[in-house]
Amino acid sequence: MRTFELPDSVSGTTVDRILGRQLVRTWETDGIFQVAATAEQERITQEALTESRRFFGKSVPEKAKFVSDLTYSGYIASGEEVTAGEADFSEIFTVCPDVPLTDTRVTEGWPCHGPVPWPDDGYRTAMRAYLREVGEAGEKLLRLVALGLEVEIDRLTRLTRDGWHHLRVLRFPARSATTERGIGAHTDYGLLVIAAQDDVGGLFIRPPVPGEPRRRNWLPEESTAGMYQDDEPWHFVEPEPRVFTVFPGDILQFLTGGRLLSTPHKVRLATRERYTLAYFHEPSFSTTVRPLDGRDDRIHYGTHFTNMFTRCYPDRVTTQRIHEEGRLDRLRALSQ
Ligand SMILES: O=C(O)CCC(=O)C(=O)O
Ligand SMILES: [Fe+2]
Repeated sequence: MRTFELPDSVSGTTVDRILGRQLVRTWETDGIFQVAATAEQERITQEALTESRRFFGKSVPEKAKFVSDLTYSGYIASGEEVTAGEADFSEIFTVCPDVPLTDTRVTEGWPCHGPVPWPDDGYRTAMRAYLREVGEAGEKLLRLVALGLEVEIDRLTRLTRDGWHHLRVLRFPARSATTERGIGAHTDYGLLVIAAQDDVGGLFIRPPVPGEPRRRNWLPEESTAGMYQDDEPWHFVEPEPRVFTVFPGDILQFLTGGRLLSTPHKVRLATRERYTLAYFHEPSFSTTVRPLDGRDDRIHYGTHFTNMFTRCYPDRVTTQRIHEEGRLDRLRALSQ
């Protein structure tokens, strides 16, 4: 696995261009690379993992209080998430943008918008610090990737103003006699997936395979959920201290017409419980994304996000409210 160091800033120097090309080329061959964490990033990551252990250590009824019918932020019990019709055994706290009840997007009934049901101040402070830190890395990476793709340096970061960045704070139980399933094979939805894992291991990714057909997850008839679940090649992502793993999401595949592929990945349970932080660097909810080469096509990011979350959580109160209040019609109007 290749590991890169990010510069303090990305302005388009020759060194930046060379690095950008290396990042793109590494994704094209390996589907993933690592970025070395700074001492400060490492400190903030460990603090977030400590808060995560503290929260997940509570009883399920206690944790289940932190759910909202406005947003997908909050607690997701083991077995609640569904990938390709099968339950995942990860236990999750999702942090989506924390939108106050007074915000017009909430008062106007936009799907997925609302305040985060934070467990407490310590948790909120740690997760916000983590989001800020990986968010900065995400912006640098997008500028480098734009250089590597030979488009304008701000072509990708233009999409992330008021980005719908979100975080999944995950705990995986140790495997049992009945299951090894952590999370089924899937791709994630936006621009970048930036993840930190503890030393237990369990993540597998599928690199690009020349000639292999890949689906376009943003089209309802081409879901990537469950794709190649039991077919090799899958590469184990060996846990390494002080790194973030980084791979492309669906929107980068769309933007580049499939030159960069949204990396399929899955999690197998280990003999010990496992803690990870999966961060998603995204366009803003209301952005309509168009391909870099000018092809006539588009994705409304907020629609893709909402489709994916309603698919993963068919029974959640948030999904029920979206359907009961006709919030998908509201979304259709917004996207036009
Ligand atoms: O736990 C991991 O390593 C990855 C988690 C993941 O794929 C996700 O949260 O979407
Ligand atoms: Fe994922």
